[in-house]
Amino acid sequence: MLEVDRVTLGYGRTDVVQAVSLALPRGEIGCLLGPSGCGKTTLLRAIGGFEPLRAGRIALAGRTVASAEHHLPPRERGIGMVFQDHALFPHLNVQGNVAFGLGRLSAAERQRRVSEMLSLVGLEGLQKRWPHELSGGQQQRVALARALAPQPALLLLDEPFSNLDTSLRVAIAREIRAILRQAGATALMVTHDQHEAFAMADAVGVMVGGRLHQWDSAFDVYHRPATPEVARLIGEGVLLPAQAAGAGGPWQTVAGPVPADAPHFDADGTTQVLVRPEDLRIDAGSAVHGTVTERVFRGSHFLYTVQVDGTPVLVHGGMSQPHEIGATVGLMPRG
Ligand SMILES: Nc1ncnc2c1ncn2[C@@H]1O[C@H](COP(=O)(O)OP(=O)(O)OP(=O)(O)O)[C@@H](O)[C@H]1O
Repeated sequence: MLEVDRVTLGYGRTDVVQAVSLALPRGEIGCLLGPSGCGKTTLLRAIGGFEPLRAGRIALAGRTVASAEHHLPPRERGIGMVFQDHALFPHLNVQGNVAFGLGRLSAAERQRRVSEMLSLVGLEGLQKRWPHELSGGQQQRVALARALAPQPALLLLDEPFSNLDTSLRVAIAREIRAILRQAGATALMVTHDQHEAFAMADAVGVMVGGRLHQWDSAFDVYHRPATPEVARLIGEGVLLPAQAAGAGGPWQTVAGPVPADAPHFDADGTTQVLVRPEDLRIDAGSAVHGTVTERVFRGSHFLYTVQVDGTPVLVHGGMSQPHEIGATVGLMPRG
C-alpha cells in the first residue's frame, strides 16, 4: 500500500531524512521510533504531501505520489492524519467533526457513516457533545473516527498519544490497534515510546540521524538489532567488548560467557555483544563479581547496575533478596 523508496528531504542545506526505504502492506500498522530530531515527523510530512522530496519516490497503492520531479498535493493523496494535539474543530460538535471530510455523501449516508465510526471507536451516543466536554482519550478517538471516516488509503498518526497519561498509553495503543484492524486500515505512526510501538506495530522502523537503521518486526528489532545504535536505543542492555572462545563457542566478556548467537557487532577489529538485563541473574556462586552502583524498583523485580572491572552491566534481580548499593554480587548467565 505504501512504498517509500530511497527518500531524501530536508530543510535549507540539511538533509534531515536520508535515503529512507520502507514498504507497508495493505492492512498493516507500521511505527517509526527514534530519538528526538531524527526526522520521523519530517518523513511523515513528506508522505502526507506537506514537504517536497529531494530524491527518491513515494508510492501509494502503486501510484507515485511524490518524487523529486512530481508532487501530488495532500488532498489528492487519500491520506488521513491524526496529530498529537487532536486538533478537533472546537466550533463543531462530535457529529460535525467526524462528518467533516464526508461532504461528497448525501446527508443520510453521512449520518450513517458518522454513527458507524462512533460505534467503531466506542463513542456511540456522544454525537452532540462538544470537544471541550470530552476527555483527552475521547478526543483522541473522535480524531481517529474523523480521520477514518472518508476511508483513506493510508492513515498517518504523529505521536497521537503523547498528550495522554503514560499509564494509559499502552492500553489505548492496543485499543486503537484493534480499531484500525477492524477498519482494515493501513497506518504509519510516529512515536518515541517503544512500548507503544510494540503494542501497535506489525513493523517497527528505527530512525537515527535521518537514516532508517531497521524496518522489521518488533521481535526482531529487539532480539536481532541491525546496528549498535538500534541495540542501544531499543530495550535495555549494554554492549560489551567480547572475545570468541573457539568456533561456535560462547563469547567471553567481563560479565562472563554470552551465547554465540547473541546480537554482536564488529568494528575496528573488536567485537561487541549485546547483553540485556534479563540475560543475567545474580548468583553468589559465580566467579564473576561486581559492585552494585544503582538499583531501580520495577514492581516485579529490581533493575541493578553492577560495575564489573569498571564496566557497567545491567541485571534483573528478584524481590526476595534485595541487594544494597555498594554490595558485591556475582553474575551468572540466565541460561
Ligand atoms: N520547518 C523546519 N525548518 C527547519 N528545520 C526543521 C523544520 N522542521 C524540523 N526541522 C529539523 O529537522 C530535524 C528533524 O525534525 P523532525 O521533527 O522530523 O524530528 P522528529 O524525529 O520527529 O523529532 P521529535 O521526536 O522531537 O518530534 C530536526 O533537527 C529539526 O530541528
